[in-house]
Amino acid sequence: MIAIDHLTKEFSNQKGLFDVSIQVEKGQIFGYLGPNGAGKSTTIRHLLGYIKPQKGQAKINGFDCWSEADKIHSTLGYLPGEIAFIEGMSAIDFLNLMSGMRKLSSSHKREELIERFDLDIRVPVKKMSKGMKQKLAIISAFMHDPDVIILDEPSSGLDPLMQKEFVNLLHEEKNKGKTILISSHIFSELEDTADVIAIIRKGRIIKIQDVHSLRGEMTKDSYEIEFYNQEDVNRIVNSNLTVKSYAGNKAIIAVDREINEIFGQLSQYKIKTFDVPHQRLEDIFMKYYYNEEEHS
Ligand SMILES: Nc1ncnc2c1ncn2[C@@H]1O[C@H](COP(=O)(O)OP(=O)(O)OP(=O)(O)O)[C@@H](O)[C@H]1O
Repeated sequence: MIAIDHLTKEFSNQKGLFDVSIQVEKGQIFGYLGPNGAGKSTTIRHLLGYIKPQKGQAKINGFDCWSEADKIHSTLGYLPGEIAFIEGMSAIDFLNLMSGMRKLSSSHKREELIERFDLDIRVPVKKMSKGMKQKLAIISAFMHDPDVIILDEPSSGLDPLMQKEFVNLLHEEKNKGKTILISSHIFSELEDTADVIAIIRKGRIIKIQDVHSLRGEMTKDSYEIEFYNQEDVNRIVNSNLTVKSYAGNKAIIAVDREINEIFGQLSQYKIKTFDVPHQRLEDIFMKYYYNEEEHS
C-alpha cells in the first residue's frame, strides 16, 4: 500500500506540496486529479524516492520512500508522464534492457502484454508514434508484475480500443490485489477505474471522495417520468408526491419516501417513459477542480 503522511516540500519559488496526506490501499485504484502545476509529479517523485521531504513522509509497503528507496523499486511499476527512450533502440531492445535491470527470470507477462497491446516490437523507438511509445511504457510498467503501480497520465496517446484494453488491464490488476495510483489532469482518465479520487490544487489536497459511495448517492434522489398527456402531469403536480419540476409531458419527482409508496401512486398513471436522471460525476468533481473551495 501507499501511505503519504503530511508530506510537505516547498520549493524556493514557494510552490510545491503542503501537508499532503493520502492513503492507497491494497486492491484499490486511487485517482490523483489536478490541473497542470498542482503538485502531482512532485508527489510521485517523492514516492519514487527522488526527493527528500521537508516534513512528513511517503511510504510504500511500509518502507520509507527516501531512506529505503532501494527496497521499494523491485515491487514498483512506474509509467512516467513523458518517457525518454534511449536513441537507436528498438522496442524489444528497451524491454530487454528493463528486464535485465530488474533481473526478470520470466518473460511470460511481457509477451502477454505485447500481444494484448498489439505492439510491433521490432520498430525503432524513434520511428514510433506517441501511442506506440505509450504502449511500450505500459508494457514496461507492468511486465515484472509489480505490487504497487504508479501511472502518470497513462492513457494519453492511446486510441479508444487500446484505452478500453488498458482499463480492463487495470481492473484485472486491481482484482489481483495490486495498489494503483493514477495521476491525471483529466477526469475521464479516472472515471472508469478509480475507487477513490483526490483533487490537488496548488500543492494542497482539497477533496478526497469515495467514487462508489458517491455514485450510490447520486442515483437515489429523483425520478423523471414522461406521461402520455398533460392532464396526468397536472394530476401528479396536485397529488401528494413531491414534484421537483415539470415541463411538457414530463415531471421530475423526488424520491423522499418508501419506494413502494411512490410506485403504488405511479401505478394510477399511464406512463410513457421512466428514467433515473444522473448528475454527471464529472460535474461534481469539476466544481472542486476549478474552485478554491476547501472540502475534505
Ligand atoms: N524543482 C522545482 N523547483 C521549483 N519549482 C518546482 C520544481 N518542481 C516543481 N515545481 C513547481 O511546483 C509546482 C508543482 O509542479 P508539479 O510538476 O508537481 O505539478 P503537476 O501537477 O505534476 O503538473 P503537470 O500536470 O503539468 O505535470 C509547479 O508550480 C512547478 O512549477
